Amino acid sequence: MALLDIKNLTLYIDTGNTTVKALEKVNLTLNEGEIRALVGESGSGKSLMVRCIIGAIPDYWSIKADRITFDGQDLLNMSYEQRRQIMRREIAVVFQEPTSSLDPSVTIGEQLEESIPDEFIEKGWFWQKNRQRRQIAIGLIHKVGIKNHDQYLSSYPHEIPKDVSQKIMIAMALASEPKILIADDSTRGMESTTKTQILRLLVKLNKTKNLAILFVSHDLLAITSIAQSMTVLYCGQTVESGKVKSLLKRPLHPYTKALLDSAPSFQLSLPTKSPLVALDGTIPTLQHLPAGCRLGPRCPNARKECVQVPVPRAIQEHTYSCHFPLHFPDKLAKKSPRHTRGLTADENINE
Ligand SMILES: Nc1ncnc2c1ncn2[C@@H]1O[C@H](COP(=O)(O)OP(=O)(O)OP(=O)(O)O)[C@@H](O)[C@H]1O
Repeated sequence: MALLDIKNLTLYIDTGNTTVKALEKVNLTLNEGEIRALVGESGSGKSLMVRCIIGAIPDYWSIKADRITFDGQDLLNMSYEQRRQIMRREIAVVFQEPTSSLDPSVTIGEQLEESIPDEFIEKGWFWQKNRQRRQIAIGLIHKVGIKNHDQYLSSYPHEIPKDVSQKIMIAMALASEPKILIADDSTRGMESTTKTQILRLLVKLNKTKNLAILFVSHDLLAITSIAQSMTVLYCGQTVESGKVKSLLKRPLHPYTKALLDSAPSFQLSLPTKSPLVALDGTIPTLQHLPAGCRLGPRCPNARKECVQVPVPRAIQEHTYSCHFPLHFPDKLAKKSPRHTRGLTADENINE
């Protein structure tokens, strides 16, 4: 059973004049101990997905889904208090901008100690409890690779470098010993040495703590260096999902192919100075969403059938949503070839 299982999630947002489907029938699974990347260009809906998972959406937005479960528990229909408990203990998030997530008026040590759940502190006098909190905080800070804890625990957020802030955010996220860590574009804008350190830390936590990680990013190089599987989003729709190796070797959706083709690191055979391939146009805004497959207006393979939303199909562990997938002769693609299968309404798209 998947630790996090999202099936056909649709998010409705009121844009003033009308209500739009900002996410449409999105599927995502995250298994225990897995690192899965959620990838897509800016505006594809990655952060909205994170907000739906953690329940941070305003009352005037609405969600419909066949299921959203964490460890078998139905996140959609549980009480506010139960959901809060899960968010407090089981699912932790590290956001993109560490400095804006930390309180500028409180020292790092105090903030770190505050993030340790009361249940982890043994009964005793208040000074004993304070000492325990400090010891746990020091342990956490060592766990994320910061050795000189004295220097940082007494500092304020503006006094420490950005990479250390990001590690502190990860330490705070680990304080409750969660089962899932969501890293929402947490390496964006970092220079490469710092980025490598954070990526190494995530892999280490995944290996040593069996921590499942949802790595949200559009940095394909970072994704391929740490994730085992990936889900590709375009404009609020899941276009393809599967093992990273399989998607890199044989992308079936034209968007995934375009995404890979646009990254220089994956174009080693390209002669020097030749232009990189990119799709024409830009991702549409929520007010101008095309009908059917939302890649339609930009897709080199689009035909009239693409005004209908494609049904997700699977070849072994690789799923895709496209009427005319790559590597399939046209006739076969249209007729749902024998070696692919449509996914039934209840079926888990498990990689
Ligand atoms: N609070 C909001 N109100 C209305 N529309 C929103 C809101 N937040 C995001 N959107 C819209 O939803 C779409 C998806 O946005 P989202 O931030 O999830 O993209 P993203 O993939 O995370 O992009 P980035 O990589 O730049 O963070 C965009 O068209 C965006 O304009």
